[in-house]
Amino acid sequence: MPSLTTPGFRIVLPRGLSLGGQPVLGALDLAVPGGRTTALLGPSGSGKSTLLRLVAGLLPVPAGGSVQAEDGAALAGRVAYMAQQDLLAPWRDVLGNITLGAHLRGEAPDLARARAMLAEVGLVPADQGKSPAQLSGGMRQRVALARTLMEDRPLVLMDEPFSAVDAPTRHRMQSLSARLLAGRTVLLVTHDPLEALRLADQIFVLTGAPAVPVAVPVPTGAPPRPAGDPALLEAQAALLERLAEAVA
Ligand SMILES: Nc1ncnc2c1ncn2[C@@H]1O[C@H](COP(=O)(O)OP(=O)(O)OP(=O)(O)O)[C@@H](O)[C@H]1O
Repeated sequence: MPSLTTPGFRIVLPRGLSLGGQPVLGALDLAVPGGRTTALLGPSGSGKSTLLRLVAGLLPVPAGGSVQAEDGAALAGRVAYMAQQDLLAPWRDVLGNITLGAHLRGEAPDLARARAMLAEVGLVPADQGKSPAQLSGGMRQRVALARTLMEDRPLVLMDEPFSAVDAPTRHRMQSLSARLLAGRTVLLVTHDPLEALRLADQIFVLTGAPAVPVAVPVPTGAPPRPAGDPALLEAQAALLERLAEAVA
């Protein structure tokens, strides 16, 4: 469980958001509840990563808009961001990547915690000295997840975190992250309807052009929901249809 409080946050864009002069997102007001997982789906180019980058502070909030935590405190310093590419530093070994945040801040890394995190994500001590080039895609994503958890932030943004791995590994990674991220405020971007339906407490599909988030029903039961649950498979079919309709 996170050691910090886990507020929700709200993204308000009264006039939408344009990039390079092109409207990407329409006027929206999206509430992401604290301590829960919200999944964001939508066609390629609909603005999912743009929304995450906005929350991560990597994009300026357009005039008149806001991205605010519900407790009123600044988001800066409370957000961990697991980007679409795992972005491991190729010149640092596995342990060096897990402790990259401390290194960049000029702090002494907590190596004992980093080793514990390595084990949490299912890597073995022999992996800690390997370079990213020696790892499979699944191992790289485990390292990226360990690095995200190492930061121990209450708000976690994940952009297609498990897209590079095979289906069984993805399933294991989903269960693992649901366990390790329980209680945090998670905004998860995914192209995989089943992933959203397994992991999320609420789901939005970015729909239209410029896109706006439209809520879709979520099956009952606490995440991670079993992938073979008939209700989940039925919801998956409905969500696939919604996604097809969402293409502008
Ligand atoms: N810096 C930028 N300047 C101009 N246009 C941009 C910039 N970044 C993204 N875009 C455009 O904004 C739109 C939304 O991009 P974004 O990456 O948010 O989509 P996405 O839904 O995450 O797509 P995907 O599922 O393919 O990752 C795209 O049309 C993209 O080309």
